[in-house]
Formats: sequence, C-alpha cells, structure tokens
Amino acid sequence: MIFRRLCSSLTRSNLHYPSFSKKPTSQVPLFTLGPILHIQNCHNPCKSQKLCVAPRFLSSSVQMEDARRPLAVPIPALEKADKSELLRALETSLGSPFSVDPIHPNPSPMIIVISGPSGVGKDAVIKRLREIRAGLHFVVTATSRSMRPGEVNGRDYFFVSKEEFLSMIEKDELLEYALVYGDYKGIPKQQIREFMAKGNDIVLRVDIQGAKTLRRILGNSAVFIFLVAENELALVQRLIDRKTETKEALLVRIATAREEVKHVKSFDYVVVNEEGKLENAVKMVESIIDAEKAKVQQRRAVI
Ligand SMILES: Nc1ncnc2c1ncn2[C@@H]1O[C@H](COP(=O)(O)OP(=O)(O)OP(=O)(O)O)[C@@H](O)[C@H]1O
Repeated sequence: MIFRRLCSSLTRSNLHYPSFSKKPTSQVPLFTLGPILHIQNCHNPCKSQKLCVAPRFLSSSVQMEDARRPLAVPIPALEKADKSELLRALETSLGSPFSVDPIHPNPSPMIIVISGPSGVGKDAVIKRLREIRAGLHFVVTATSRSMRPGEVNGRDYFFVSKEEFLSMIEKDELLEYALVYGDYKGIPKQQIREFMAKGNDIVLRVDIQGAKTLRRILGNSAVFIFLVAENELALVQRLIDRKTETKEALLVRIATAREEVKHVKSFDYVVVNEEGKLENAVKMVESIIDAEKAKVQQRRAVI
C-alpha cells in the first residue's frame, strides 16, 4: 500500500515525459527530476523489487500536470553544447532561472573569548592573530594597572585611573570587570556593539574568572577557547622568562594557574600553546573560528 502510494506520488511529481506513448530516444534526451525511475512493463509494479512505473500509473493526472508545467525541452548533448545554451535549456526545463543568491546566509558576527592561566601566551596568540587575520576586532580592555614597557595606550589596553574605572562601572559601561592582582580590568560594551555592527567578529581576552563571568552573561552565544601550555613546567618557565613579575607575584600566579587549569570543562575548545610552537596554536584558533562560521546553527550574541 505504502509502495503503491510512493509509486503514485513519484508518478505525479517526478516524471516529465511529455507523452508516455513515446519512448525517450538518444537524440532527444528526456529527463526526470529526482530519482531515476526504471520504466518496466511489469503487471504489478508494486510487487517488484525494482522501483518501476507501470503504464497504467502514467495516466491523465500526469497529463493534466504537464499542462501547467513548462514544456520539457531537449537538453543538448553535454559534450557538444554551448554552456549558456545548456544552462538555458536546464532552466527552461526546471521552470525557473538559476539563482545567484547565497544558498546559506552570511555567518553573523560572533564573540570569541580567549582565556587561560597567566603566562600561557594569550597576548602572544592574539598579537599573531591580529597580524594574520582580517575581520576580527580585538577588544581593548580598560585597566587601572600601570603600563608595562613596550605597551601602548589604546592598543594593548586603555590605561585609566582607578577613579575613572569606578566611574565606568557606575555607568554600566562594562560588559564584565574584575579586580585582578590588585588592578581593575574590564570590557567596554560600546566597543563591542560598534564593531559587531560593522560585521567584525569580536575577540575578548580575559582571565579565567572573567571567562566564567562572561559565560554566565553570554551563555552559548559566544565561543570560549581555553589556552594551555603543554605542561605546568613549560608554563612556569614562560612566566619566569617574561621577567615582568616580582617573585611574590610569580608565586601567586603559579599557584592560581594550578587551580585555573581545572576550569577547562566550562570552555568549548582547548588549544595547546606548546613551547616554540606559537604558530600551531594560532592556526588552531583560526580553525575554530572557521568551523564556528560553518555551523548551521550560528551563535548569536547580543550585547
Ligand atoms: N608558544 C610559545 N613558546 C614560547 N614562548 C611563548 C609562547 N607563547 C607565549 N610565549 C611567551 O610567554 C610569555 C607569556 O606570554 P603572554 O604574555 O602572551 O601570556 P598571557 O597569557 O597573556 O599572560 P598574562 O595573563 O599574565 O598577561 C611571553 O614572554 C611570550 O612571549
């Protein structure tokens, strides 16, 4: 019964022979839309193992449908046909022109949160991404800490006084903020809105606490990447080599890092930034962004 219905429905919707008394010839190739049907002279087609359409199914209903459809046109032989002629014939046969509209809409701008323990290489990865990938906006965090040698105001951070920072909190201008090792750090909302409106993807660089807060605020509307060193020793050596911490601060950062790596589970991706292999880590982050852009169900962040 089901098969009978299938036969019947295929007959109505898929067959485009202008007349069933005529058999297709090789000079005038006729075609079907959808699955190819094996036309057989079987008495009871629905009992047959092969999908077949008996002549009695190809009845008046098909001819009525044909009247409403554009006439089937001969498709020129592929090896000889001019491409535009072939396209026109296909369009005519299908009843509508081929569209040049995108089959899938452009991916919407997204927010990428990059986090990881202190000294793992967040800044190094982001610096490299900035050099090689267009269309990303790296949010410049506001901080009340003093500038390190080589840092530039407005590029690395917006360096503000503690009072200015507190005023930004008061005016609800920050998406997230925290007091980190005695200094305030926060993400200005306006910057995110402005660059997302221009179609840019947003990269946020935050510590683990910040990532936790952002997860609470943004949920799954942003993608969270956890950066790790290949092992604890490599991380400690990197921090020592950076020479930016006092020995007390170093101790605090290392102890904190030990706890922080346990938070990996609340992230979407983990990227290993191996000693001397910064490029690999950067490539991995790029691949994640590309994969996210190819997702059917896109994350949509609203700030
Ligand atoms: N793959 C790597 N191999 C070797 N050194 C690296 C690598 N990645 C980063 N570094 C170096 O490790 C040090 C720490 O990196 P970076 O300052 O980027 O870390 P961070 O995660 O931003 O730290 P913080 O959170 O404390 O600001 C820097 O001197 C950086 O150049």
